[in-house]
Amino acid sequence: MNSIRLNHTDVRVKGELTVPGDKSISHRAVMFGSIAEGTTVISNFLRGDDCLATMNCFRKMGVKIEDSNGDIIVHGKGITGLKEPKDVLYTGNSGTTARLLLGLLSGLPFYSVLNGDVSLNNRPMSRVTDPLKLMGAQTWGRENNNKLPISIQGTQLSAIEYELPVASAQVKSALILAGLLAEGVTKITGKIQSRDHTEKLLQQYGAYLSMDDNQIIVKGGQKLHSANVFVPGDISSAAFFIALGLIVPGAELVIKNVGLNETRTGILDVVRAMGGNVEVETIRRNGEPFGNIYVKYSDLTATEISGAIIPRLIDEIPIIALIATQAEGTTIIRDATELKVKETNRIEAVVTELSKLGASIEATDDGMIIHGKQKLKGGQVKTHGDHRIGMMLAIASFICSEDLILENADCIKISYPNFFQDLKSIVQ
Ligand SMILES: O=C(O)C1=C[C@@H](OP(=O)(O)O)[C@@H](O)[C@H](O)C1
Ligand SMILES: C=C(OP(=O)(O)O)C(=O)O
Repeated sequence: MNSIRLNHTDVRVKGELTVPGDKSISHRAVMFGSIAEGTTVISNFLRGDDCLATMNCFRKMGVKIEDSNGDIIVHGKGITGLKEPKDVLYTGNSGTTARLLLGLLSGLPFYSVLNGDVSLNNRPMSRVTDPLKLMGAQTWGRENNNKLPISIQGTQLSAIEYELPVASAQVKSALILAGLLAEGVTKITGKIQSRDHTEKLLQQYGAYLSMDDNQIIVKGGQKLHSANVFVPGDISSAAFFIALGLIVPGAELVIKNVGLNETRTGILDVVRAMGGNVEVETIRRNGEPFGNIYVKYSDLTATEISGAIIPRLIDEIPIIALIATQAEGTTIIRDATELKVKETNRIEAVVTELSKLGASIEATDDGMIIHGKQKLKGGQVKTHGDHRIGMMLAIASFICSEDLILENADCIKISYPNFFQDLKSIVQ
């Protein structure tokens, strides 16, 4: 798919859809299943490029993983049963794969090399390699251990107490995995308030973690047992349809079986604060909760987004920016410098591409300022190879007065392979 022409003027948006499985949970279900003892069955696994990269890395370390009748079956090797890979482990575009693997591989007794695509090889890794070094890890990477490719000589790690300087679930998870393999008790404090899928899922695989609002404690030398994991729909994918429902006049949508983990639902709080008509019906409350989301077209007003809510909606900021173009008043997003180190610099990409469509939007050092309500006109825009920028722009086409031409839309399959089919299913 090179470039696609989208025109959705005068269409009706109505219906029901189910978004694919959560990306963060899918990665972790395969990783933890691989290092557990016994057979793990994962249903509703996301077959996006990022999670397929994780699956391939574990296959290269000797784990048998089958795709059977819609489920993924992982034949776990036990925590120390992985084998030295004979080839480079290719982590593609996926920060989650690379950073969590750094934590795990540092503590396993073999040599491995991680490499990614052009985007991932530009993203910072020292946020993980620095604390791992304090645990005794041996890693060698470009730019002083900060960039892939990174090679790892696994070794016996020692537990540390570490204060997280950045609210990153990937760093937190890498240290929890390293902590499971380390000698002693690892204590993680500081900015631990980020998505908690690692903590929740590891417990489902039989690990014991002690946690409260201020710290996570992991005892080394624990074994994991296999689990049956149902992966709820990804709220980060549902976000594009929540936006569509809110901004297209007359729209009405039901998005089914969406993950509602509190550490991920910041977008629901934000759109409600903007006056969005969004209702949630919870189906499961324990473990990883999920439910149905009902959205209707709404008159929206601007809001301010900053502070503790940012990690709860970090991946949704591009689509929230589009929603804000359709809200009366000035929306301000602050404290979001992390956006600069995602698949692309998302502050720059959002501002550049939405400006081309006629939005009134400015970049700031740590976020953006969006003036609404603004009509969008259409034009030629780019994904920057970033799946979330691509889907945001595809949704923008519904409120453009002319054609929108989207270049390089192929990257959308990183997190949502059937995005355009699902979109078509609710357009009349
Ligand atoms: O742990 C995870 O699954 C993720 C954590 C977040 O990244 P950071 O840990 O860099 O904040 C998020 O942006 C990414 O899409 C997935
Ligand atoms: C940032 C993302 O993923 P990752 O860090 O795993 O590449 C994302 O999916 O928006």
